[in-house]
Amino acid sequence: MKSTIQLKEMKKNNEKITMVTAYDFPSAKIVEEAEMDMILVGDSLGMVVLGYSSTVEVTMEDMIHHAKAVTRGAPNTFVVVDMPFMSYHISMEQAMVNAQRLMQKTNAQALKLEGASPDVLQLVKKLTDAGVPVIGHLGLTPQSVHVLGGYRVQGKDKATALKLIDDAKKLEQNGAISIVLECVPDRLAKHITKSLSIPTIGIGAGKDCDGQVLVFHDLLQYGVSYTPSFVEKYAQTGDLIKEALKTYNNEVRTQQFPTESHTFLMEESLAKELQLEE
Ligand SMILES: Nc1nc(=O)c2c([nH]1)NC[C@@H]1CN(c3ccc(C(=O)N[C@@H](CCC(=O)O)C(=O)O)cc3)CN21
Ligand SMILES: CC(C)C(=O)C(=O)O
Ligand SMILES: [Mg+2]
Repeated sequence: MKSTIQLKEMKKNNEKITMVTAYDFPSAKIVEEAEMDMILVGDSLGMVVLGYSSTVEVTMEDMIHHAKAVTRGAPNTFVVVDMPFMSYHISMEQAMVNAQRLMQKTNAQALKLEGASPDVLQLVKKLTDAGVPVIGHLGLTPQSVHVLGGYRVQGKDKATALKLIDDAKKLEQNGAISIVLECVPDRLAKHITKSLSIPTIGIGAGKDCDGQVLVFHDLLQYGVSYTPSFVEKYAQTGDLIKEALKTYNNEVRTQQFPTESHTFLMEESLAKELQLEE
């Protein structure tokens, strides 16, 4: 399993860090077998596997339930769990208790928080002091969708670009081990990446971030209805699954399935004794 120190080493050595989301046991198992560096149990699970309309609906219970399955499926991969909407904003005490619950119940290696408000920065420091590795998340922060007014590229004007640069520095200063940069122009992401000693992980943030993250179901085209433009579609698994299900459906209806190889037989003598039909 990668360690926090190794991730920083990878940045120094110009080795790209690979990350993908996973939300359950089988996907985590496959991600580990594919030798990805990190897994994110993203709160995107609310939209991707629970059918919520945004990540605002995701609860602590949702995150714990799914993260537990993921760490069981990928016991040797660095797993990061998103703290869900408002679970770290009501009070410092509640934020710490929620972080404790996520770490102790899920066996994850790190937590990810959106934004860099004074409260979040203070929390990053407190968690770091408590031994919890924290990953920041800047740019498009989906938990603030109702403030941002939609899922849009961030840092496109002078003021917001400068704020992003400053927020990234502050997260590093408060102990963040890495920062996810979501939907920011590539030159801004490159500048931030060069100005930090901790690795940046980009999603829609260009090629110059220290690593890349994508949503599992997006890159595999598995049950998603809309795909952001920054996604590369590496496979059409939804189509593959649908074809297989259609074949199964048809074979049951036409009595081609099950065959003898899918069937358990009884001793002929016992069948006769019980007078069972052929
Ligand atoms: N399936 C999935 N993939 C994700 O990456 C993802 C989620 N769900 N849910 C939570 C957030 C929401 N995300 C999103 C959603 C939409 C866009 C999007 O439509 N982006 C436009 C850019 C629009 C602009 O020009 O400002 C695009 O064209 O990609 C981006 C990120 C990222 N996260
Ligand atoms: C898109 C990534 C960075 C995320 O936060 C999530 O999947 O929830
Ligand atoms: Mg998230």
